[in-house]
Amino acid sequence: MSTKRLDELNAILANAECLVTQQQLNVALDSMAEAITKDLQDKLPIVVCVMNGGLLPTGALMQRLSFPLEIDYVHATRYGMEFEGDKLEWIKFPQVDFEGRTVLVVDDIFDQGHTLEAIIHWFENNGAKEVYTAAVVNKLHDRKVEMRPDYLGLDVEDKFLFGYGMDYQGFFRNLQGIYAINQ
Ligand SMILES: O=P(O)(O)OC[C@H]1O[C@H](OP(=O)(O)OP(=O)(O)O)[C@H](O)[C@@H]1O
Ligand code: HPA
Repeated sequence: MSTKRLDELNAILANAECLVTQQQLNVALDSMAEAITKDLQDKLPIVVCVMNGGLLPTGALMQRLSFPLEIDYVHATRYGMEFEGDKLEWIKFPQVDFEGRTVLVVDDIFDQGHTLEAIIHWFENNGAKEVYTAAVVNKLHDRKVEMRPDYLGLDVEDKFLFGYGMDYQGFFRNLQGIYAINQ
C-alpha cells in the first residue's frame, strides 16, 4: 500500500475528535461486566463475539468475567467497506452447540440495531434457550430498531465513529479510544 494511503490515514486520526477515552471505556466495561456477572454467572453461557467489531470488546469483557463460560464467534456484517446498508451477510456461523443454552452476543456498537436484532433472531430460531446482547457504544439517534441490548456501555453522538472495534475503511479497529471523523 502506498505512503499516500498511510499519510491519508494518519491525517484522519490526527484531525479526529476523541469522543471516548480509554479510561472512560474501562469504567463502562467494568460496569457492564458487573451487570453481566450478576445475571449470567450461574448460567454457563456461551459468549459470542460478532466479528470483526466485537473482537476488542469481547476480549475486554472476558478479562473481567471470572465465572464458567464458553467462547465462540460469528461473523456477520451489514456494512462491509460501505458506510450504509441494511442486509446482513453471514460469513461464519457458530461452532459450539448452543441448543438449550444461554447465549451472550457481544458487539462494538449498537447503531441502528439491525445486526444484533438479526443475530438474536437467528440464535432463537435455531434453539438457544435465551439470548442476551451487549454493545460498548450506543449511537444516539432515532433510526433504531425496537430492541435494546441488555448491556450498553456509553452513549455517543450521531457521527461516524472509529476505534475500539469500529473501523474507518478497514483501519483503526485497534485504537484504545473512540473517535469521530472531522471532515
Ligand atoms: O447496529 P447496526 O446499525 O446494525 O450496526 C452495528 C454493526 O455494524 C458494524 O459491523 P459491520 O457490519 O460494519 O462489520 P464489522 O464488524 O466487520 O465492521 C458493527 O461492528 C456492528 O456489528
Ligand atoms: N463506525 C464504524 N462502523 C460502524 C458504525 C460507525 O459509526 N456504525 C455501524 N458500524
